Amino acid sequence: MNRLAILGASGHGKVIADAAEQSGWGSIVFFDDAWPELTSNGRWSVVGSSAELLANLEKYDGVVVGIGDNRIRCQKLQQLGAAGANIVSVIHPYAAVSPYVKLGVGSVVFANSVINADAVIGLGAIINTGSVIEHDCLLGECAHVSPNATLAGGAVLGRLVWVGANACVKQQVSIGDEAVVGMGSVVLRNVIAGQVVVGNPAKPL
Ligand SMILES: CC(=O)SCCNC(=O)CCNC(=O)[C@H](O)C(C)(C)COP(=O)(O)OP(=O)(O)OC[C@H]1O[C@@H](n2cnc3c(N)ncnc32)[C@H](O)[C@@H]1OP(=O)(O)O
Repeated sequence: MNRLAILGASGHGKVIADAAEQSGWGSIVFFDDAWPELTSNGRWSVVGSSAELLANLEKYDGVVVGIGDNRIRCQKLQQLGAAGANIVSVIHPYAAVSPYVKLGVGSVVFANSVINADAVIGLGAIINTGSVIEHDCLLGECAHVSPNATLAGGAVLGRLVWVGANACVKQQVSIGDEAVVGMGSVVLRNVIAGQVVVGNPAKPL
């Protein structure tokens, strides 16, 4: 039976577990530093802390990080990669991912999302439920595109960018590293690194 370990027993982790189960992983367990007090995440068991995972990597065919915070997810992926973990991506069977997409390892792609041809997704990205990543988009490492957000063709997200639920980014627009786009925003112009923008049209908060 193929065995998947998920670091981070969060709600986000639960959605990864569900997608992983539906895409064929046979055994799925969580690791979280709240163990041993925390013993389950939904229907899945929490079996150890991050230290236990690092000490037992050879027992798992794949490892993925279920932490929504972009910066922490990135740090954990780097730590696991350096320790020799086989970091995998999880793609829900109802996601539509073009074969002409480059998907970075450790990314998760949830139900009803679409990633179109020639998009390039950095490692550890979250392509959340129902989001649309149009053709030729470029996403830096550990970016998060929240539920139902849309990136029009050729949009560029830097590393650690968070695009909130139901936001839209115009074609060819660039969003700098670590910037945040608030829920429901309509981004028409480039956003500089670290900036938080909200509204329609999106303006700095
Ligand atoms: C599966 C999942 O759940 S994935 C997660 C999905 N979640 C999201 O997409 C959430 C994205 N986060 C947001 O949109 C947040 O509101 C942020 C990051 C933009 C701002 O958060 P905070 O810094 O905590 O802002 P805060 O709530 O204090 O609001 C500050 C002001 O901005 C306004 N504001 C906050 N978010 C938005 C928004 N999305 N659009 C318009 N205005 C907004 C508030 O009304 C408030 O205005 P006021 O000062 O006039 O009262």
